[in-house]
Parts: sequence; C-alpha cells; structure tokens
Amino acid sequence: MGWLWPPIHNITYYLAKVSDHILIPEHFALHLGTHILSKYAHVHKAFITIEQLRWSRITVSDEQKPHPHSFVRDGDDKRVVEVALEKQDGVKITGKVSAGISDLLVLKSTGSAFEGFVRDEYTTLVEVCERIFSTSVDLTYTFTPISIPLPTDPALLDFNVPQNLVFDGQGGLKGEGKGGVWDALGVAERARTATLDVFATDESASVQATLFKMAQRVVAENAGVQDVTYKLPNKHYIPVDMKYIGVDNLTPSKAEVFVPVSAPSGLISATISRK
Ligand SMILES: O=c1[nH]c(=O)c2[nH]c(=O)[nH]c2[nH]1
Repeated sequence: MGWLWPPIHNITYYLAKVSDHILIPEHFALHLGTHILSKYAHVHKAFITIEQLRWSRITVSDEQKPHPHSFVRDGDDKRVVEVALEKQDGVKITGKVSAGISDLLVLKSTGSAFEGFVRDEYTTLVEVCERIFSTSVDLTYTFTPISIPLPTDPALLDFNVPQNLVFDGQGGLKGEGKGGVWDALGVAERARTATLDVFATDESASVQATLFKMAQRVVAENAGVQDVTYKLPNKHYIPVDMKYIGVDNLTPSKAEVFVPVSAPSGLISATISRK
C-alpha cells in the first residue's frame, strides 16, 4: 500500500492562482512552503526550487514600446531560487532563501590574461597576457534567514511581507530592507548587472580575480546577502597556429581566428562571505 500524499502539484497550482506573491519567486516559494508546513502537522521541513526563464516583451520596430501580449526568450540564462523552510516548536517557521543565475553565457575578446601561476614538471599551460575570456556564469547568493509566523486564518493561506517596507516603484525596495529577501527582485537585478558590468569592464588578471570582484560588488550592494558563490567554467578559445603557411595568428595583436576547445578545462569556483 503506497503512502497517500496530498497532491503537491495541485497545491502549487492553487497557490499560483491565489497568492499575491506569484511574481516574486523567492516570496512565492516562502508562501507555498509556509502553507504546506502549517497545513500538515506531520511535515517539518519543505524544500522548494523554482526556475524562471526569460520572457521579455517584444519591442515592435514601428511602435518602439514593449508589446502588451507578445514575448521573446531573450537569453538562455535562468533565475534559480531555492528555499528551505523548517517548523520551529510549532509556533513559527524559519526560511532560508538562496537565489541566483545559471547558464549566463558571456565572452570578451580581450582584456583578459593569465600569468605568473605556479609551474612544476606537470605544467603545460602557456602564460598569456592576452586571451579570449568566456564562461557560463552560475551565481548563487544566500540571504540572512528569516522567521515567518504561522498563518492563523482558517484556510492557512495568510502570508504577509513585513509592513514597514518602502517600495521603489520598480519592484525593488528602498531604505531598510533594501538588499534583503523582501527586496528579492531588486537584489536579482543588481546581481545580474554587477556580474555583467564587472565581466565587461575588468582588466581580468585571472578568472579568479574577476570572480572575486563580482562577488565583492554583490555583497557590497545587498545588505541582506550573507554569501555569494560563483561557478565559472573556463570556455577556451585558442588562436590557430598558421605559421606553416607563413601567417602570424599567434601574436596577441594579430590573433583573429580561434577554435573553441572541448577538451577539459578548469571550473573556477569560490564562495565570498560577509565578515
Ligand atoms: O584564469 C584562469 N584561471 C585558472 O585557474 C586557469 N587554469 C587554466 O588552465 N586556465 C586558467 N585561467
């Protein structure tokens, strides 16, 4: 005899219909988990993952404004949200929220080097003062945990964000609460912008050095973020050696034809935490 479990998908659809928080994945996940933990006495923990794909309004060329009902997938990167909720003494719930980006593919054609690394008898990598830098960004940031009261309404559907928040008119917050979990959209926007700004403008001494600058900026701009993890796989593009036919394609300033390399390459990863 199998275990009879309430249909989680139907609960999720219902909450998607009635929740005021559906447009903010972090808050929707907290609402859904709070409902499940308060409804089922025998359930103590809930883990929810949400992936949000890009759907941007199409700007029709003659109109120059976003179309009301037509959308385009303008990028393969996803917004990923993970929420873990735990019931505490049957009176409140602790919520741990992390969020970020996966599959954000970027490339810069110069402004990247990798020199001065430790060499030994196994080292074959050549030092370069100039190279292509490409990676698929995977970013996760973790918010300070929050405490959520159990709903008291008969349907156990109450879920309220704190009262004292001041919104900035674009889905983000200003003042107290800015950069925290209640400002999830503002944080997501700033984290993506910081990642792309630093990637584009840094004179990169190494993937590690650029990663550190990105993470420092996400921590500095978002007071409620405790730590930031980037995973940056190196996607190498190697200039083709054309010396055999008398063509210089290896001198950095002459390199124009590159091959993408599918051979194993480094996965550079680090977590940067607030002190
Ligand atoms: O910026 C880099 N960091 C590394 O750790 C590494 N390893 C490697 O082979 N190429 C690179 N590039």
